[in-house]
Amino acid sequence: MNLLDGKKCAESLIADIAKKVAGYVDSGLRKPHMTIILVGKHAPSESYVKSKITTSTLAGFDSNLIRFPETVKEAELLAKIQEINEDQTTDGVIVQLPLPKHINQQHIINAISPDKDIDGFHPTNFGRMTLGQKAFRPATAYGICKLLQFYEVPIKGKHCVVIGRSNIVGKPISIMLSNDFDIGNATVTLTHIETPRELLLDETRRGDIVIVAVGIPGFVTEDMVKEGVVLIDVGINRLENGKIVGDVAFDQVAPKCSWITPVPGGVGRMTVTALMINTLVAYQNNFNLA
Ligand SMILES: Nc1nc(=O)c2c([nH]1)NC[C@@H]1CN(c3ccc(C(=O)N[C@@H](CCC(=O)O)C(=O)O)cc3)C=[N+]21
Repeated sequence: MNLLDGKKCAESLIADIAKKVAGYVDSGLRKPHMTIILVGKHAPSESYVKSKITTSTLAGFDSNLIRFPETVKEAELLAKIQEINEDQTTDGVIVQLPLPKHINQQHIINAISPDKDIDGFHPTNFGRMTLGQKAFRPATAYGICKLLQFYEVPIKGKHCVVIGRSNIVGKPISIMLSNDFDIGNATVTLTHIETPRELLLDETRRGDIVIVAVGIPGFVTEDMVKEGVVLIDVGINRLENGKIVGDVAFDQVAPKCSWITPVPGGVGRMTVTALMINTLVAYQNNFNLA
């Protein structure tokens, strides 16, 4: 069993970014700048945002955090996004999800300029990603690809089984791995909540690579995967005792895996890293730097 160490990979990729940024700053340019919008007080979001800000500093970026109360009106958020879209001193914007129920998430995402959409959630970027055009790719899916690449895990020709069809993870990673460019060329099965249990098991038991993003602790058990599987655990579940676990029963499943991601220290770290890669690209686009 080998660990797909998201912390180690992240540190290496962030160091590469920091080196490039230092070069740009030496040549007289301003630093890349990331803006985060956070609505309300949601404990996990506070922790994710902290992680993004800390990492952006390590990458050599400037950042600012804009907070709104839980009761903010959709129109106020839209106005702020418009202002950021037009602000030449910021390269990328993240509206931390989830948003309160009274706000239409899609309205907010659609309002972000595709050029500043470092989350890769805007329909323009999602469409471009799907079609194989230049695009900001959804950060978690992109981070998983970067992690597999870093450890030189073969993807081409493999059977990949994705569990969960969310717009932010399951759907984009399925598309990216099945595409005929980048890291793709896998054969992908996308399973979800309506997949009958027997069919799910048939698929996961023969999958070379299994990616799980369902948000249920212990969802993937030892009997569900084959010997030598590559297992990517996207889950982040907070137990009552405060411990963070993924969607995989790690202790029983890990011995069967050729590669497995830990939680924490796996995909979560790579999500943040992918956001930094996207921010750097947004900045390079702004200044016409190759
Ligand atoms: N607009 C938007 N963009 C996002 O990228 C976004 C979002 N909304 N909403 C929630 C998810 C989740 N997410 C994570 C960020 C950091 C860690 C992370 O740093 N995890 C560490 C530590 C986890 C901890 O200790 O809390 C780890 O897994 O090792 C994980 C997950 C970004 N998301």
